[in-house]
Amino acid sequence: MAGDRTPRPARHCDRRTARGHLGHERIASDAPAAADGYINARDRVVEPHGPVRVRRCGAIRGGARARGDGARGTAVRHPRHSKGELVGWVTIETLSVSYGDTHVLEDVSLRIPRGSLVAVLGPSGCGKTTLLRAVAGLLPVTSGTIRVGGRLVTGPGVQRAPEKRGMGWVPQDASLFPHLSVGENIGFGLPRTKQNDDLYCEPGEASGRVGGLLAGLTRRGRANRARPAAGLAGTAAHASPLAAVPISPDRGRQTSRAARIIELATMVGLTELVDRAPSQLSGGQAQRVSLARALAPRPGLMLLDEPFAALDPLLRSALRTEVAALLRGQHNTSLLVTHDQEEALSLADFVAVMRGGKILQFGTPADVYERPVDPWVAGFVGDTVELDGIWQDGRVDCGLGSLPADWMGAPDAGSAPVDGTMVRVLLRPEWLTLAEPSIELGTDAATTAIAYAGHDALVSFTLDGDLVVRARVAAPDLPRIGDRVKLGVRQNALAYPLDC
Ligand SMILES: Nc1ncnc2c1ncn2[C@@H]1O[C@H](COP(=O)(O)OP(=O)(O)OP(=O)(O)O)[C@@H](O)[C@H]1O
Repeated sequence: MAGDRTPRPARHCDRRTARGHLGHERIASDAPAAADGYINARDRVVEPHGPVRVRRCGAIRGGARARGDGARGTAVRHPRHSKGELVGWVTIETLSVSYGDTHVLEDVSLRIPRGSLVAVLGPSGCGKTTLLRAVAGLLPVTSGTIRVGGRLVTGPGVQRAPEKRGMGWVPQDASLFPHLSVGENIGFGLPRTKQNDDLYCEPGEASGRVGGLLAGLTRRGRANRARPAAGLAGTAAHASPLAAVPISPDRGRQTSRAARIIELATMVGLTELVDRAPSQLSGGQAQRVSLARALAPRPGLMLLDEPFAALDPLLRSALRTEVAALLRGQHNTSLLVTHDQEEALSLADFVAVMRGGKILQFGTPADVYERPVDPWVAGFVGDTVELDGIWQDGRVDCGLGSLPADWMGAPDAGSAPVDGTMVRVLLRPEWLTLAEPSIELGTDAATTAIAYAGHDALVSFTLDGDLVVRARVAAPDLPRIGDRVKLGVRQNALAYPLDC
């Protein structure tokens, strides 16, 4: 009999920060047109968004849709084709990417509905960043297509330049221009007019005047500040080129460039810091600037490459919630890469679980957590209790008794197995319940270990035959070591083929 398994995704390592910089240098040479951030207006993608309300506050401001609406599917309904497939604003079809002889992505297909946040979740080295870079147009692909808003940006004979894809990029390490102020970093991707570089205008829009709060961002205001050493200019190569891609603002809006910078700074809670140098920011503040810089040109797709991974756990948790709310409030379509299952499950509308260059499962957070396609996905997205069992007429006989079960074999492999077939039984630790030992129903167990986590604990119980299972128990209900209990199961077990 198998015991319980609680595999954890590999934690992040320092390699990424260093690789991020190398990546940007490579990106910069791939995308020379993005180096100064300005391209022709005709190359811009018009992505209609509603006006952004400016509020003065200390934290990132998001929209009305609170966390959970999207991810739990209660408020946001994404359109589907008649066959039930999601309608993708970004559609990736059978994408393959290789580095020389190394195949990294194999037949990856993904639909990202408009206005949704999709998380790509997978262990280190599975190809998450490669997928993001391919979508951004920073890598040649071996085969497959990528469409954004119905337009082919990658495909046979087509490789639209990164700066013409209308995408914003938020890297893991912020990658701010060290010689530019916070405000100038935010406005880096916003075009300037010839007459007045403080104005962010579409052709035909009238220019305006700026003053007050915005004065520090005017040409004169900047001239009054100390200029950076000339040698630092080259560090522009470290900033994300996509962050510098100017995309069209809403036509008809006469938004000064400086006003847009203040709007973004306010949105990310940094109004007071627009004149600061990046070196004077905390890690969380730098990431907010990076986010604002990527959002400034109103990209049609935001690409976020583990943007919270370098932050401490408390800040990471707070900032990611704020960022997700902000992206939703702006109705951004976003693709977030992460190896952190909690981040993916708590932020995303949809999660794509990736392993070895393939997407194993795509679904809502609840789908991938409660109905994982195989035990590996189950273990990657959360703690599991795994047992051997025997299938018996819609139930499994296992160490926890006879449990009602759902057959999780591949859909094309036919219906449930014949009675008597050996299966792998899978449960989540929080599906187990505890009761007094005198209760008739349930399985006798002895409490043998407690891994305390404050709000709850993973408690190990030994069953007859020395089988050990772990249950998640709320802190007020914790037994003591040695206590005997009756274990029950509150929802259907999942049964997988042995070779799954
Ligand atoms: N430029 C490159 N040349 C050759 N191999 C590469 C290159 N970049 C990445 N790889 C390899 O491709 C595979 C996927 O890398 P990728 O960075 O996409 O993974 P990842 O899932 O983002 O990992 P991590 O979470 O550690 O960043 C890895 O095995 C990596 O070593």
